[in-house]
Formats: sequence, structure tokens, C-alpha cells
Amino acid sequence: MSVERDFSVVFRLRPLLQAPGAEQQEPLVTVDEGAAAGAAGTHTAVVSQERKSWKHGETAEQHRFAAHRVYGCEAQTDELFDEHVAPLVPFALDGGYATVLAYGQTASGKTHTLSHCSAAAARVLSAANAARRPGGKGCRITISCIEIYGKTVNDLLDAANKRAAVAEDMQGRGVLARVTEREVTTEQEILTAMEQAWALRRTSATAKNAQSSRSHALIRLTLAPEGDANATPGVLQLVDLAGSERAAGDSASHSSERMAETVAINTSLMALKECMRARSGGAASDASAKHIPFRSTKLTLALKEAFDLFSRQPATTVFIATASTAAADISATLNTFRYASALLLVPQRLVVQEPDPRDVTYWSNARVLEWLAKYGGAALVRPQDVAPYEDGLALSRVPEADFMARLQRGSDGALQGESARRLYLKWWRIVIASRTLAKEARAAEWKRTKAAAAAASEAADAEAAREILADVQCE
Ligand SMILES: Nc1ncnc2c1ncn2[C@@H]1O[C@H](COP(=O)(O)OP(=O)(O)OP(=O)(O)O)[C@@H](O)[C@H]1O
Repeated sequence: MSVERDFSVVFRLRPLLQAPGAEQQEPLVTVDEGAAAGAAGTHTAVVSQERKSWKHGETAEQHRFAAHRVYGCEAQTDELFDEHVAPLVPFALDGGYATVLAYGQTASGKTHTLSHCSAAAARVLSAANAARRPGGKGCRITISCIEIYGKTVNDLLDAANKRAAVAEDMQGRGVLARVTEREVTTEQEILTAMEQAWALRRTSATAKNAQSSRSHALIRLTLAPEGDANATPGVLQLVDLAGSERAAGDSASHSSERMAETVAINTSLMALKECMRARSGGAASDASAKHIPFRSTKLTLALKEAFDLFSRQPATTVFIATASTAAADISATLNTFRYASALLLVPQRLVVQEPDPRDVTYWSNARVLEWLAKYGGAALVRPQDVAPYEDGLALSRVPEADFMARLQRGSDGALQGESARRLYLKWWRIVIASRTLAKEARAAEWKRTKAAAAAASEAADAEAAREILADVQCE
């Protein structure tokens, strides 16, 4: 069970929900079972759109959409979980950044699919972690849950649904701020937290709007390896996106509040698409490192590591597009599949940043101690007291007041006030300068890789042309 690709697009068709005694309808979206998997291992969903015109009468137009996998109406959520979500558990326990996104119109089955997957993930994760603990490879698991409603972020693990925030930390990672981080160990503890989050989302949504899917909900499990305080924690997160439908024609949808809400949802879903597509870096001939606009919305900032081209940890994303198969929802279903199919362009592999000795945030604890000995030496600072175990990244996360207190303690009071601050600022100058240098070097490397790929593709074209010419001449 391993993660096959960096980015998977999965379709899930919702069966028709027919009232008892209502006239029987046929699902208008089906899986093309006959079609062999496409070049990129893709499968196909077929949408029949009925059209009526005075000239041609009733006709059905067929639209075909590719995805890595299409689950039909009869498929069970367990099947989807086993194939696409379960492999993310060991991936995240090993330090990877795994994201599951559910996208689709209201009532298409996003929450149905994700709540089942989150419960199954709680079971698999707690068992896998318990099995790793005797070998010393277990993780400390914490859970945080937020909902993003327009520009507002709320804590779904706080009974009062208090305000939270999404921010970028010193290392440029998208972090959840002012949120409850609850430590969980057993399946039941994880489940209780998740259920509390889903329930609070439903209640707060009813207070705002009759429909629950006007906000994005994010459940994030952070997996910090026990016994290595410097390791980058793994992440397993599930995101129930706001309903993707456009404003309907009813008068309620035209209230200014509802319109603003719809604009905010559409903006964030478009930004999400842009971020995911920007990762593809364009054609091989496009030699520029792509700008990924993750800062444009709270949602994309929160998920930044999922798009980052140069990430400190491997990342993988499963995009589940849920769709109704009912005739009344066909245009929303077509929009869902158009959005999701376009994401198949996202490349298979991200560039995982190699440790770069030029970048202070990659320094080992030994290298940090060396630096402290060199620059704090004159004031007789004991480096070990300033950074007992921290590597460069961990030390750059130490808040200023704590850093200063360590300097004071580590020099028996010799270094305090302005002189301690000077050493602290010196540390920060080197953190920033080295990160800038490393970033520029990565951009140059990216450019070289792209140029080499473009040259290789041109050479292959030329070779193919020569072969065709040779064939023609033989004939
Ligand atoms: N695959 C499925 N099989 C059977 N029932 C389903 C399936 N998917 C969804 N449903 C049912 O359809 C209804 C709507 O589903 P759900 O609430 O998950 O939709 P949603 O897209 O999350 O909408 P919202 O965001 O408004 O809650 C629910 O009653 C759910 O049980």
C-alpha cells in the first residue's frame, strides 16, 4: 500500500435520492467500464445531457471526463478509502504532507464521503501508530479543526466556535493560529474530536445559512515523531470544501449577504484551482519558476505545503470530486467535472528540497552550536544552554523572549539587554540572508531543469522527424 502519485483526481457519483413512490429516474452519469485506462492511467465518466429543441426534438449529448479513478453509484466509500486514503496514513506517519479534498455541489456527497473516510482514517492511524511505538517510530498526534467562512476562520474544536486564524510562519509554512490543538491517541479520541468538529460545523452553519456547505471545513492531524523534536511533523488533513454551485435564481440567493458569500466561495475555489495548476509549472519550455498564488485566500494559505514546488517534505493530494447523477443537477455536475479534469495536468512528482547547507534552517544542532560558540564566545555563552537539541529550523522558531532568556541563562547573566539582542538579531540576519540565497539557488536550479527538459524534448522531436524521413525515403 503506497502512494502512487503526488496528485490524484477521483470522481465519486452519488446515487439518485428518490422519494418512495416517486417516478423512477435513470442516473445520467455513468462510468465507462468498457474504456481501457487512458495514457495517464485515467478512467472515464460519461455525462448525458438531455437537450430539447424544436428542430431536433429531444436529444442526448454525451460529455466524457477523465479522472485517475471513477467510483460509480454502487461503489462503497470503503473501496475509495482503501485505494486512496488509507495509503496516506503511513505516508504521513513517515513525515509526508497528505491532503484529501472533497469538492462538489451541495448535497453531492462531500460530507458523506469525507466523514466516512475520516472515521476510517482514525481507525487506521491509531492502529498504525500503536504498532510503530514499540520500535520507537511512533508519533505524538494532535488534531485541529477549523472552518473558513469568507475571510473568517473559526475553531471547530472550541465549543464557543472562537475566532482562529491562518497565517504564514517564519519558514513560510501555512499554519493554523489560535486554534485548539488537542492531543489524541486512541481511535475513540480521534473520532470524538472529529465528530465534535463536524457537529459544530453543522450548528454554526445553520445559524448562518440553511445549507451547511457554505464554509470550508479542515480537519488537520499533525504527526510529530516521538524522540526527534527537530523532525518536520507529518500531516494528514481532510478538507470538506464549500458547495461549488453558482448562485441559484431564487430571490434568497440575491440578498447581498448571500451574494458576498457566493463570491467568497467562488474566489477561494478558483484560487485553489490556480494553486494546484500552477504546480504543473506550465510546458517544459516554460523556464520560469511559477508563482503560486497561495496567499490570495485563507483556504490556499492554510494548504500551502500541498502546492509548494520546493517543499521540505513530500506532499500528496487526493482530490475527490463528488457529483449528483440526477437530471436536475447535470449542469452543476458538468461544472464539477470540468474543474476536476483540468487538475489532471498537475505533475506526478514535487521537488522535495534536499538539505542545503547554505540554508540555516537546514543546519544540524552541531552546526548551530558551532555558530553560537563563534559569535557568543566572547560573552562566554554556553551554546548547549541556548540550543540544547534544536537544529537551525527549531532554533529559528524559538520566540524572541525565550531566546533572550536562554542567552542570559547560558552566560550566567553576562549577556542581557542590548548585547543579548545584538546576538539575537545577528542570528536572524543570517537566517534571512541564507534563506534568500538558498531560494535564489533553487529558482536557478528549477530554470536549468526546465531548460534541460525543453532541450531533451526538442532533441526527441528532431529524432522522430529523422526516423519518419528515413522511412519515407526507404519507401
Ligand atoms: N454515495 C452515496 N450513497 C448514498 N447516499 C449518499 C451518497 N452520497 C451522498 N449521499 C446522501 O446524500 C445526501 C447529501 O450528502 P452530503 O450531505 O454528504 O452532501 P454534501 O455535498 O456534503 O452537501 P452539504 O455540503 O450541503 O452537506 C445525504 O443524505 C447523504 O447521506
